[in-house]
Amino acid sequence: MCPDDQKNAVLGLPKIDFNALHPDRPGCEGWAEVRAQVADAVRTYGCFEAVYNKVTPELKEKVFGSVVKDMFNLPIEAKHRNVSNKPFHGYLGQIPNLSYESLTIMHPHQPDGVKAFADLMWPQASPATATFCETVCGLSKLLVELDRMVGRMVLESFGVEKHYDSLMNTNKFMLRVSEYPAPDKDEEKKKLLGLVPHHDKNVITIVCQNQVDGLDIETQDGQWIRAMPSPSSVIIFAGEAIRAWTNGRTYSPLHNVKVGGSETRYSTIMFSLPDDDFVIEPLPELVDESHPALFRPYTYGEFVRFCHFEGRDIKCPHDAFCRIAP
Ligand SMILES: O=C(O)CCC(=O)C(=O)O
Ligand SMILES: [Fe+2]
Repeated sequence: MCPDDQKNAVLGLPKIDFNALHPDRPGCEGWAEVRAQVADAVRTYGCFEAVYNKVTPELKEKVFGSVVKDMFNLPIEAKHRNVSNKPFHGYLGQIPNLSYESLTIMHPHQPDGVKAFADLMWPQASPATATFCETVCGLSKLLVELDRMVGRMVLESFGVEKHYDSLMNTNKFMLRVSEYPAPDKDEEKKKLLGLVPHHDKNVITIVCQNQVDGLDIETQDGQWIRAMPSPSSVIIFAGEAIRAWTNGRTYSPLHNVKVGGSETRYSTIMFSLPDDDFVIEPLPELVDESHPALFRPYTYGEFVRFCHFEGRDIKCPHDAFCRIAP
């Protein structure tokens, strides 16, 4: 970190530069230094800002200047075709008191995944849909690169990298594309949230936004930090699955989105997700007499259903669901 970034880290989120690393060469020059920063950030904040210049201003302009606008300009009937039988997948919108809409694309880093979404939204294929697919897939591949580097670094930092293939390489990817319209005067008065406070249930989440801030993150001592990523950086969260695997040694912060000002906020959020029947439990290497297991084993799918139903209004559904030790 340069001195300025260190200063920012005191006032805001840690800022970690991934530019020197090669995603296919774990252990390359610079890796250990970045890993130490990632380890520190996920233990302390549960999230950080990652600088990755491959996410160029041109790519972001294509994504936020045209791709997302094409998605949200679709008629509501088309958006309603983005359905899923799984909670938190598919189209979300028209939620009372939330000025928020979002659509989800499964396997967005694979040409077939993004094409399946595009075919559903725009049944008449056109050159514009080909550009859409290329752009979404291009961004998604970069976010998946970051996801895999961070996942590996977290496991390495706890000396449990032998679990990388079973815990990280088996995950699916889902891209949520969200629109948070600028509030009109009435809404402003009511101080509407764009997205309610929540913890991410999954493994790793990577948020890429247009240059309209609004994501707020709670620190362990109860202060709220506004994420203000630079044009070539993204915000990365460690989710509850990582907190469970590391037996509570990492943090998964509460966060929400508040929109103000006069510009609409757009974000793309890449989630890495275990399969529904995947059993999540503290890794045996991180449980011993002085660190008893904090969480009981659970399947990812049953936890997600709990969050959607019984755990809906609970501040920390993960602990309500599976915590066994104080
Ligand atoms: O849009 C954002 O910045 C974050 C959204 C988020 O936290 C989520 O969808 O889980
Ligand atoms: Fe989130």
